[in-house]
Amino acid sequence: MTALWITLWRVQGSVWCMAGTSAAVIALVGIDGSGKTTQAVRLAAALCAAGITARYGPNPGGRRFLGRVARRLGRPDAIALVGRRGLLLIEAVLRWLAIARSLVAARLTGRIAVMDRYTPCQLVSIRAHGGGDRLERLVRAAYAPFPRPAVIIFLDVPPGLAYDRIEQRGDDHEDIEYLNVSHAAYKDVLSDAVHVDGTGDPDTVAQAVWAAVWPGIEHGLAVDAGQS
Ligand SMILES: Cc1cn([C@H]2C[C@H](O)[C@@H](COP(=O)(O)OP(=O)(O)O)O2)c(=O)[nH]c1=O
Repeated sequence: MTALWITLWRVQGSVWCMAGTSAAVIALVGIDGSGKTTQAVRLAAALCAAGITARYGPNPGGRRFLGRVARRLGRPDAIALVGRRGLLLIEAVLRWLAIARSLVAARLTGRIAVMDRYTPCQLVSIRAHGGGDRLERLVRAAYAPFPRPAVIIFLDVPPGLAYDRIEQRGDDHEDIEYLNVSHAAYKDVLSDAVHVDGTGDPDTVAQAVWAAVWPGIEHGLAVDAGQS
């Protein structure tokens, strides 16, 4: 237990160190099935191909994993195991650790962090699952040290299309009502995101993501080279 607290304290220290820096973070957010993972992996690869070292960071909240654990323990789902608020709290902690790990790893290797989900995703999850204002305030405070991304891309996909994609993916399931509420919550939570239409084929969407990201990267490179 002591070792766990020491580890958390060290990670927290590293994240606080990054908060005041211009750590290059690009975040892709959106409802499940919007294409975040597909596009974040592609973006990291495209940046590397352009000679910009980038690191893909998956930032899951562990909901699927906890669902599997619950079923192994004979419960229908994770909520039946730990309760709705308990699950939101566990998810918030797991995602905090995942984001911190991705940021620290990118920082240590001098890479741009391409984040598959970021802090807004946890706020949306709390709203969509009815976690309440107190939990939202707690999560906002706990996630505040994370650096503001250079670009946040909101992959905008109608909930019905996202639902069909999730069903085709076949490794999980989401209710259409949950996707509808999440979609509305993202629009409410995000103030400075670049909205990218995620309904096209993956190549078209990847081009739109690149067009949204590249000007900021070019500007950052020029600043680093002292040309602006
Ligand atoms: C990006 C994209 C994904 N997909 C498929 C791939 C996946 O099986 C599924 C969901 O994509 P995925 O990238 O897993 O979405 P998220 O990380 O947001 O949950 O949809 C399409 O059919 N078309 C697309 O344009």
